[in-house]
Amino acid sequence: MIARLILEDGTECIGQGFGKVTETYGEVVFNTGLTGYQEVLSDPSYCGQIVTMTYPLIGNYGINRDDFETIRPYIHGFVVREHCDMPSNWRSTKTLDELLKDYDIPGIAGVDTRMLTRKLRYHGTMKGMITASQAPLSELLAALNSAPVMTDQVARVSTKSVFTCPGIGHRVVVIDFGVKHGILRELTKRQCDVFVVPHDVTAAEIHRLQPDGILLSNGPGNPKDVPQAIQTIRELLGHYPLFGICLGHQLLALASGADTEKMKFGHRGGNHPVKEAATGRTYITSQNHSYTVKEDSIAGTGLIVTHTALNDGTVEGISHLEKRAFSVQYHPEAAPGPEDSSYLFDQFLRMMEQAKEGSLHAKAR
Ligand SMILES: NC(=O)CC[C@H](N)C(=O)O
Repeated sequence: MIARLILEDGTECIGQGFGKVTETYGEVVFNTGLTGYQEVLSDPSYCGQIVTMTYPLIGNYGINRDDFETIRPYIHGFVVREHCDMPSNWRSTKTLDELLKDYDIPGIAGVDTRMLTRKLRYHGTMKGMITASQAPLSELLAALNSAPVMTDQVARVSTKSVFTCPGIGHRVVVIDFGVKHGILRELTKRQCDVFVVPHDVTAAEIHRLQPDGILLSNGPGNPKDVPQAIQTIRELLGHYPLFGICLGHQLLALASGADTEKMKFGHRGGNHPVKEAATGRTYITSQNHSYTVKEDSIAGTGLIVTHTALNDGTVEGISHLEKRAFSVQYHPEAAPGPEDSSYLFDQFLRMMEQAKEGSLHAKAR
C-alpha cells in the first residue's frame, strides 16, 4: 500500500505503508541509534511523535518478548529507509510489521531518511502526518496545520493506579510520568522495594508510603504541561532523596525555580557524549529529549550543573547544593544504549543510605 508522509512545510515523501496505515499526526523527530528500534518504539516518551530512524535497515532482528520499555507502544508513526520483514534472531517472536499492526501504528518505508533528517536539523522538528489518502497535498496540509497540538501525553501513558515491584531494600516511590521498564529493572536489580504511582499523586499520598527515596521518571511532552507535578516535587524536595531522569530532570529543575525550553531538534540516539564536571570524564549516553534546562536560569536556585552535552553544550545533569536531589537529562538505564551511566542508580542508593544514617543520628541526639 502506498503511504504518504507530509511535513508542515509542504515536504512530501511517498513510500510503502506497513503496520496499520491509518491517518496520524505527530511531531516528526529523528533517532540516530543503529539498533534498539524495539525500545524506541515502546518508550512512552515518544507519545505523540512520528519517529524516523536514520539507520537505513530496520526490523532485521524482529521483535522479542524481553526488550519492551512499556506494555504498549505510544508513538504515532514510524519512518524507515528500508523495512526488513524477514527477521533473523533467536529471540524474535514477531516482525516489526506485526507489532505495528497489533497497535494500529502506521509505518512508512522507502523514505529518503537522510534528506528528512537534514531537513529536520535545518528547520527544527516539524508537525507531520502519515496517511494513505490520495487527496491533494494542499487539502492534507490544511488538515495537518489545523490539527491540535497534544498536551496530555503524560496522563495518557502514566499508570492509573499504584503497582509494586517488591524488594527487600530501600523503598523507592517512582512517580510515573511514562516510566521505562529499564528504570524499574535497574532499581529491582539493586533489591529496591518499588512503588510506582500515578503522575498526579499528591505529596500527602507519598508521605503515607514512607519512602526512602523518590525517582522522578522520564515521560513525553513539555514539562510545563504538568504543573501539578512541579508543585508536588516542590513539596517533596528536601524531605526525601530525589533522583530525576529526563522529564523527571526537567521537572526537578522547574520545581527548584529554574526554567526549560524547547530545543531545535533535540537529542535522540545511543551515542551522545556527556561530560561530568566533577571528574572531567566523558560518558557515552542514550538520549531522547526535545526540551532542555536553560543554563542561565540555574543561578540562585540552589542547583549546579553536573553534566554537559559535548555536542552542543546544553545541560545534561544537575544537582542540588543543599537538598538531596540530582537528575540527568539522559538515560542511565541504557535501554537501548551504553551502560556507562548505571553508576547513577548506585549514587541514588548511597544518597538514600546517607539520608537514613542522617536521620538515625538526628534521633540519637
Ligand atoms: N525521555 C524523556 O523523558 C523526554 C522528556 C521530554 N518529554 C522531552 O522531550 O524533552
